[in-house]
Amino acid sequence: MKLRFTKMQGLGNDFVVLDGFSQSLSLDRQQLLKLGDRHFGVGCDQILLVEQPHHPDADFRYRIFNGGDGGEVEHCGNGARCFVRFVRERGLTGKRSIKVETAKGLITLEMGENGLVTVDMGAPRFAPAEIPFVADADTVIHSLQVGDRQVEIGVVSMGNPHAVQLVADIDQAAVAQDGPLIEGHGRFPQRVNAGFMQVLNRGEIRLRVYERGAGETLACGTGACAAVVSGIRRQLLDHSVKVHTHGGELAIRWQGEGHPVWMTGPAVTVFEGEIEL
Ligand SMILES: N[C@@H](CCC[C@H](N)C(=O)O)C(=O)O
Repeated sequence: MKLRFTKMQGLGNDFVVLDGFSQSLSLDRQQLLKLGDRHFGVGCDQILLVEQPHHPDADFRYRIFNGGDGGEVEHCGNGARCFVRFVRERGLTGKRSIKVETAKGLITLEMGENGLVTVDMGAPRFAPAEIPFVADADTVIHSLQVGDRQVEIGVVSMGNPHAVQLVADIDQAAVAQDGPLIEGHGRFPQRVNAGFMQVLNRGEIRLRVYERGAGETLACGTGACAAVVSGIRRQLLDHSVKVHTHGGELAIRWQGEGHPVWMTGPAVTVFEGEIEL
């Protein structure tokens, strides 16, 4: 079976995007893993499927799979921006404001005027059951045993689960060692994306994320939203924050509890191709 794909990236978080309007997309896990494989396939952090919606109010259905393990996930921030650019560049819609059906419900994606893409990422959730996270109480900070240490984390659902910890120096953070321990920690029954945040000042952070099902990526959009929200809840950050990642910068805005998180950043088409699966 031959499949046409578009390779895209948002801050170096890279995607294989598949158009389900012009070809059939019934892929099994082996085929997803091959698409994600950097040696034997195309290679990407996530695979994005653009399909006909089931929901009457949606313009598209958008499904996301992690490239490392082929697991389907609920949300992807950098992917959402690439999705918007993809459907507009292919002429699948002329709308600037696009309603998209995801595994966690409807979201609205908006194309900005300056080439950047702004996305309403939805309202974050914190109740342990909604992450899901095993905890005795619904507090802003939880203590988590990681190896032989206790680490203080904030837990946030952006549709997908995040655990955010503060670090003094992002370049020295134990991302490769602690990332997998946190990702697969028994208190996160659906595993978790592990964020490491250095606060530079009230309007700027540096961030690295060890992603569930993908390992450390150059940037994680939902991770940036979760980190900013967690920093605001800890009263360390203002409502508008610049997030520096290894792949570049994102602008994140959040007005507080009950409000959506807005994310602005780039989305770039790299190349198109065809693969035999
Ligand atoms: N890179 C993404 C997040 C992708 C999903 C994540 N690995 C998960 O399993 O939840 C982003 O930009 O948000």
